[in-house]
Amino acid sequence: MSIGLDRNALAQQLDQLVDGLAEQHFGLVDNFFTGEEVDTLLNEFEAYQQQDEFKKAGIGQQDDFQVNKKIRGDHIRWIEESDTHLSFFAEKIRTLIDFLNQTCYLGLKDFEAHFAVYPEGTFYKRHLDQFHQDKNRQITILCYLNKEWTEADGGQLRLFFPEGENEKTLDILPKAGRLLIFRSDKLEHEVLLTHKERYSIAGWLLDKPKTLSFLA
Ligand SMILES: O=C(O)CCC(=O)C(=O)O
Ligand SMILES: [Fe+2]
Repeated sequence: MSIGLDRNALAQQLDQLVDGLAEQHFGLVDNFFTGEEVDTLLNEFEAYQQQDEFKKAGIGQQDDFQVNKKIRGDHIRWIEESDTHLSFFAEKIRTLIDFLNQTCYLGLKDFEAHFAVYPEGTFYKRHLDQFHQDKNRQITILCYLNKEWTEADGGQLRLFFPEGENEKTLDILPKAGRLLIFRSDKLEHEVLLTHKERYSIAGWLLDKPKTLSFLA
């Protein structure tokens, strides 16, 4: 019974995400991850931090890769198939992939994702997520894990929308359980200066399986 109800709630959230993507270039739902799931993700986060598994995030790929704290200040830890505690996360993201493929004919094959922590006083300057040479990243997904986050804490995700000669912006708080999706090749965004340690999972839905990304 409760699984039936959960499925129904998930179906509604998936509809809401796709409607948003179609109508306003991004989809947002709250409570995509339950309080319990957020706690599990935060526990894993803490365990990886204790094991010193986080690395300073860089920009660019392979030969182009560089760490530049004037551009981004987060530390990341990639999620791997062997992270069995996180199989519920992978399962939900695969449900999202199947739904996007059925409703938007996207032909998504896989995803990659990493935990990210932005220490107090860090940010990520305006950028697009798709690389120039590699179009594998199609859809960006952001899962936020911060309980009791307010405007005063900063760290909003700012989205930029072109409007003729001008542009419009929208700021989104990184609240626990919230999921945001948008086109990785289209929507420029930045993480504003955070005044508190900020936790999230950033991921990308891919055009080709990860293992075939050398074909790009
Ligand atoms: O955490 C966020 O809100 C956005 C992170 C981001 O833009 C990225 O990792 O590419
Ligand atoms: Fe990004």
